[in-house]
Amino acid sequence: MSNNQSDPSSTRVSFSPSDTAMLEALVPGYTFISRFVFSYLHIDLAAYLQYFVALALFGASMRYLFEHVSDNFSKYFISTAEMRLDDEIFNYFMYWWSRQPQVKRTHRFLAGVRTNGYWSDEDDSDHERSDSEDEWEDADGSMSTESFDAYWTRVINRDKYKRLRFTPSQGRHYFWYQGRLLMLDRQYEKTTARWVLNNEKLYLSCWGRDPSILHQLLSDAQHKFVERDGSRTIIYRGQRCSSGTTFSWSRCMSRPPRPLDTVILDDAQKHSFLADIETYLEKGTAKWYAAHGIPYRRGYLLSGPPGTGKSSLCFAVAGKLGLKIYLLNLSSRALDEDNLYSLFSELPRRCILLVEDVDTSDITHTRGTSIFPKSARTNADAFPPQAGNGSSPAEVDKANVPEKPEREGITLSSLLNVLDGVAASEGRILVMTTNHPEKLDDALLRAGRVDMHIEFRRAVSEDIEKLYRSIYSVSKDDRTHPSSRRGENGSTTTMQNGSADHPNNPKGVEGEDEENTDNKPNGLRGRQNELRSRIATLAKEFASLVPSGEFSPAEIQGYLLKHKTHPERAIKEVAEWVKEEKEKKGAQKAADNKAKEDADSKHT
Ligand SMILES: Nc1ncnc2c1ncn2[C@@H]1O[C@H](COP(=O)(O)OP(=O)(O)OP(=O)(O)O)[C@@H](O)[C@H]1O
Repeated sequence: MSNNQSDPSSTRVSFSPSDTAMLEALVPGYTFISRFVFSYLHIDLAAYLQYFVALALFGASMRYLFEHVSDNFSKYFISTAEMRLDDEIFNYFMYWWSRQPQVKRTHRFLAGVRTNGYWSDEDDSDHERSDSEDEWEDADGSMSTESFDAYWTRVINRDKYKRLRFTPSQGRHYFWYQGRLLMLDRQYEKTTARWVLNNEKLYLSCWGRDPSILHQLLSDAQHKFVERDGSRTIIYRGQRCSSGTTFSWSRCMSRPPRPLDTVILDDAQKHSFLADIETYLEKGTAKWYAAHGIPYRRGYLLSGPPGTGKSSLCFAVAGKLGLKIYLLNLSSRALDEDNLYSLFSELPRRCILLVEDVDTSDITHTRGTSIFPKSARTNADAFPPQAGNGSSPAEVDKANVPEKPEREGITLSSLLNVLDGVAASEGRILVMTTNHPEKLDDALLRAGRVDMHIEFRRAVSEDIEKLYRSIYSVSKDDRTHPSSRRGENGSTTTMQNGSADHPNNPKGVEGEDEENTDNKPNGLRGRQNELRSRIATLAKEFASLVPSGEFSPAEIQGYLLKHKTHPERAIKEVAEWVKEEKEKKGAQKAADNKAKEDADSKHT
């Protein structure tokens, strides 16, 4: 740069072309701006260049200094907890936050109808709201006399308005907790992955190097969140993390526990399944396994036609024992061996890992003769021991396993390793369900991976009777059963279009005190017994009309639900239903056979 003028304000400073090019590179548009300023304001920017440079340098060094000082200050004088979106603690905190009074006062917030934009966890408070408002009781505990129309208008109007949720907006928020000033910083990270909606983090900070107040707050948030769940069964799903590359368990829903006696199955099978799990979870069992050098794991296979109660049993047992369910979909193409390992390693010590319809993942298919002959085994608890050829079962299994994956995703080899390999996780309960046990590879089913097999059946007469009773019986606590409401004049009423043929109306005693009526011949208990015996008689009649072993419990339940307030009509119309269903099944079978024949003839 050359400056041949002594008075910068009066004369133009000239630059060599290389100087101008350099300035243009540093400050794009410099030439244009300087010409513009010179022609309109008669100020030559070049004359002030040294001041601008000095100012820029000063600004940059001040910024650097500030960042350096603030980094060090944060490092030494501020404690911070980081929470990631794909960790459950994020949910704990957001739930806690949404219940704090400061939320109402904050002027920068994210408004939405979900607690956050990523999880699909249902909003339990909406469930609570809907459960309490859907009650068929009035506030004083008496049966509601509200008509269906009035009830439905109220519910529909309420459901139009999703509950508004307010969470802290991006950036910093200051709030008080137990007399201490804390700071929350919500940050979004940019991601290019299509499947990641947002990748956010929360930073919770307090002054000082002692983070105990943060621990306390987070533990408080966890307690509140867990208390809200009560006895509900929590279900997690293995899915891609917010980072988009790894998998982790995300809470996807919670459900009220299903009573075990609502699952209709051979009692011996049901109780041996439950007893086996209880023994496995018993105090001292883990030590016993360790002392005997046996990996502490247990696996179950539930097999049977669709709709026979496999998932229901698993769900009911989880509810009874308060276990969480972890759902794994083996068919996911994005799931690779590393992800599978990390999912298994993240499993808590006591939980049910549920792999539904394990036969639908082609990696589990048999590569040779299956241990299941064409007709599936019946109620076998244990599986045949492996051939004693001197090789360990694992070695025998691996010998047959193809090394190269033929598809994206996991291979059978990696699945076998996570289930039962050296690095496999301990303490979990594996439950696999299938409609086709004969399709599964023997290696997957050997003892150690599957320790008990329960075969579900289509409903036999005894099951059909139980299903009928379970639909029409009203338990002592079941005050919400729509069929048990009583009209204003004391007559039995049903849902809006129902008839009065429901025999089960133990609550037809509005105004009567249960205590006082119990001992009277016509008291509540007397009438309940009478109704129960009537239902039992009808159940027998119903069971005699439905062919044993032909329909799944789900099919029968579906039919009964169509007549849920008309037990007698269910009996009257069942013969017609059976006929129609048989015809439908016959037509379906004929179509399947034809499709198979066509496919065979194309091959040959
Ligand atoms: N044994 C049973 N006892 C009580 N209810 C049953 C039974 N079997 C099926 N149901 C009812 O049928 C529906 C489907 O049951 P479920 O999902 O447990 O069947 P599944 O055997 O797991 O079916 P799939 O093989 O198709 O997954 C549920 O509503 C459940 O209540």
